[in-house]
Amino acid sequence: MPSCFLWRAVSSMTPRKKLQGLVAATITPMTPDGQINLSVIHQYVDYLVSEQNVKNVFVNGTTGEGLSLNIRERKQLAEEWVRQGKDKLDQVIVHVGALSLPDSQELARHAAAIGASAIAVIAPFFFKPTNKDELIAFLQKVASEAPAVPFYYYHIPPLTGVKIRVEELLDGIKERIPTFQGVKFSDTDLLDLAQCINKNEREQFAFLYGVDEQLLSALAIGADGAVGSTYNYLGRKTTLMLQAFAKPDLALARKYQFLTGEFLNFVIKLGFGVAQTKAVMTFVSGIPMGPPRLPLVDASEDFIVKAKAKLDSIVWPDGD
Ligand SMILES: CC(=O)N[C@H](C=O)[C@@H](O)[C@H](O)[C@H](O)CO
Ligand SMILES: CC(=O)C(=O)O
Repeated sequence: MPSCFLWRAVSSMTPRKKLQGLVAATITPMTPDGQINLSVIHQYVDYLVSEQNVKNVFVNGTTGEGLSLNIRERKQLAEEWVRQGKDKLDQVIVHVGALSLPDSQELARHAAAIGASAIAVIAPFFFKPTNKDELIAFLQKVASEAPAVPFYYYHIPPLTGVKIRVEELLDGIKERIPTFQGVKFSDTDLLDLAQCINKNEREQFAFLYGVDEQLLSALAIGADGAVGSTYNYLGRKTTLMLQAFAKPDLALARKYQFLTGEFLNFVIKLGFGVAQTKAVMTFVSGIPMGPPRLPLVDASEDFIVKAKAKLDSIVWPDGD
């Protein structure tokens, strides 16, 4: 029916639903022998919703070791998150970036077929795009495989080494990628973020910040929300920070940022990455996240003891 086509065309260019609140960058649970462990995702979804008040997830990203998984594993994880999240989560965003364009396209088609809320793609990071046009060309080839699915660029220069500024990338991007919906911005360059937001006053792009320890600064500059690893276990506290910021009660918002920062500052000094995130989530939630996949190696017992003691020692403003 023509009206149905029209609806599809329009829906491909507008957000299905405005993303609200925090997005947890999901961990990929693994068994002790290093296989992905789909069996705990049901429990993981319930934990995020009921204990952390987090209703959006970003699957197979950095925290999910997405680039260390094979295509089959990535599809299985995406399917399980969509299945378990049905009627419980608001949005399941699936990261489909890969070094190989056909792999990335296959994952994009798969994400569309299973009903993911959105897809995201990082810049290829072995052979790298050297300018904005090369990067957009790559992103466009992936996005066009899922023409009805909102698309986010995942900017994470500390890991990809691709430092093309987002502010530049945005120029004309909607013409090239009609599904373009926003950016997951995981960089400390707040001038770049500010320029993006300033440029897009009229447009409906969402800027989701990804450096959890300085989210409050990004909110001040106008970020719409946040995607991060710490919202797995500090989601409730960070939501209280968002509420304080919205009120606005900046003193209270700062207090929350200082305290989450105190924990992160402590663990970063000990050495903090995905392996350590898995360990922290395991002791906080009680859900076994298992070991990371090589080249990452398990967090040490010493790290776990110290991180737990630190987290337990924090006195939160809400008395928890
Ligand atoms: C590099 C990395 O993993 N960044 C995560 C997401 O972008 C963050 O959530 C950090 O884990 C967090 O900000 C702690 O440094
Ligand atoms: C932090 C984040 O968004 C990721 O793990 O991809």
